[in-house]
Amino acid sequence: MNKPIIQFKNFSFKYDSQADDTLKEINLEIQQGEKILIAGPSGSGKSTIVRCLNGLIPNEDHGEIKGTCLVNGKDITKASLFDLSFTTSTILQDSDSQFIGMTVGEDIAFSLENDCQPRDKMHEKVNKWAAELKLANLLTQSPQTLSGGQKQIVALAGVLVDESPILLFDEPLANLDPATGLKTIRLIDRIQKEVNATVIIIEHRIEEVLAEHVDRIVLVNDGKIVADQLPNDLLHTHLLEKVGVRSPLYINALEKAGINLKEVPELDSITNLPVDDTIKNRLEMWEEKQSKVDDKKDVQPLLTLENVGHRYTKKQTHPLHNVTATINKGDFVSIVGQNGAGKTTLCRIICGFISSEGEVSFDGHNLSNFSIKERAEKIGYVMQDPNQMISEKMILDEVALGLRLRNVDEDEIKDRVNKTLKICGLYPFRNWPISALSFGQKKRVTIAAILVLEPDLIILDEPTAGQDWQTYTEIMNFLGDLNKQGKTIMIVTHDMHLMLEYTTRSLAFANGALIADTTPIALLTNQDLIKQASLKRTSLFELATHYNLPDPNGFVQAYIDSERHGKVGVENE
Ligand SMILES: Nc1ncnc2c1ncn2[C@@H]1O[C@H](COP(=O)(O)OP(=O)(O)OP(=O)(O)O)[C@@H](O)[C@H]1O
Ligand SMILES: Nc1ncnc2c1ncn2[C@@H]1O[C@H](COP(=O)(O)OP(=O)(O)OP(=O)(O)O)[C@@H](O)[C@H]1O
Repeated sequence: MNKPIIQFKNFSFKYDSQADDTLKEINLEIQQGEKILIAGPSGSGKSTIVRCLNGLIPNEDHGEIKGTCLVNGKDITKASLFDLSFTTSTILQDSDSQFIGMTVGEDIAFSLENDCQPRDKMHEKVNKWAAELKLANLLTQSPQTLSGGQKQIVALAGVLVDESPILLFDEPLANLDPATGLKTIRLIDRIQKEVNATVIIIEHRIEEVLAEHVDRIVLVNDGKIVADQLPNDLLHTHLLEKVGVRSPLYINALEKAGINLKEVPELDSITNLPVDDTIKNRLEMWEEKQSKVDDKKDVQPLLTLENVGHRYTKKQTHPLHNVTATINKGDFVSIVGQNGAGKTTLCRIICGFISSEGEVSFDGHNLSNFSIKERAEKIGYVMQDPNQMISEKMILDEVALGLRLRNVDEDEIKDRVNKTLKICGLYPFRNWPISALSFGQKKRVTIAAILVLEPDLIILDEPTAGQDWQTYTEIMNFLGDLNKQGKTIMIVTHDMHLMLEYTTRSLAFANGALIADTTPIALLTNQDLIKQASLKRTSLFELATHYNLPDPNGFVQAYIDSERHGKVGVENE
């Protein structure tokens, strides 16, 4: 390590539209070549820190600054966005707002064009990164028509191509399928080492980021830095959970089995855990004690798909084809699979937003006879990108909109909206303008706006992407309660733990085809399906394998069952 490339000194920032400071007395030094993970609950100020480093604050987002922030020696209050563009490259959390080019290729080349690089060099670099990130066949497609995960990978290419000394990644994994997420973390690690870049990653998916070495974790809560520690040191505390950030699953499993974390010297990777019989025995004993959850229910069909498919353009090879499946009343289904496999396309078909081959029926009625409004009464859809759903300025009005359109009595609206806002953790913000919310908070507003209508079938496209653990748990428990009351729920997700813990059935997609319709645990025990659908086993499985437990899948199942029972395991101080 040589010299600090980033220095915050007694730094506070207040957005003009806010009454209080969003960042409070930040003191942080980052050395050139360091790799830092910034974690913290939703709305804690993580993206605001990143916006200071890339000059959006104070150049675009105006407000009051106290103290100093130096980026590569430049005071951010004196540097223009252009000045800082040579030092920092950012993947924004909301990759949609980042696209400038008409095609994916133009978009990736944008920063090079800005730096006036010669054309052949530009082509060479774009092609190199497109090949590396498997984007070559998307180069002529418009960025706006990409799937959520494809957009994120294009944004990643745009940052990597630039080769800036500081690389900022604001939730780079949020929309990536599990296998691509892991590859991305490896790629970021490789780039950092190759060019000695300073890398800052903001992520809720801490466990995935820790798959590669991280120098420090900076934990932010309520605008303050509450920890700045080596990952291993931080994982030995309970600080992550205290502020509402999920610690790695395998660590939770060790604790549930009554293992004192203080007696485990290295916790930041499963391979470093001591291979020791006491831990193995504890894990086995704990597994034996868990009782099974019985998911058997009466089966009554609700949504039937027969040979469903869609093609956006004539030239396109089928993004979705020949999907046949029946969703039953009371099902809690996860829709999983590789980026671009057609999951969102399926949701759009069910909601009637796009045409479909084959037939879709709901409760025995052909859905093509229903208007979009009629479908919306039965099927609620929460889109992946909150910005595509929001139409009101104020939070309360956005959540009340659907009820108002249905002429519900204002007193009842107030009750239902407030109840839903509480469940979604938005009640304290109810009178705020939506423009003053963080991305994660905006996403919750769109979930609230659908939940408040209580449709029979609720489809959520990655509802927990970018959410902190506390909100994630609240949202999922709420959906679980709705499901127990008989609502049918379908969730598109890349979160394998969510799939296992909350859903009882999984539809897996790869290359536009439905390749499996089975239980979550059966899906994750089939190596072929895992590979085809770009999935990943959870760290519980790796933990069980590391300790040579006789039935790793049984161990995963026991853990999931114990969480479903809501049992709290043995806790250590
Ligand atoms: N442009 C803005 N104007 C006013 N307030 C804002 C603006 N952007 C963010 N805020 C406020 O600052 C706080 C921190 O937001 P920030 O986006 O930094 O959070 P975050 O930790 O990145 O959250 P998340 O994990 O949900 O993305 C939020 O409470 C939000 O209301
Ligand atoms: N409007 C569109 N025009 C052309 N192609 C599109 C359009 N929307 C989606 N596609 C393409 O259809 C394919 C399936 O996209 P879809 O959004 O359904 O994938 P997905 O499984 O939801 O992916 P992700 O996990 O990344 O969100 C992708 O290759 C995508 O590029």
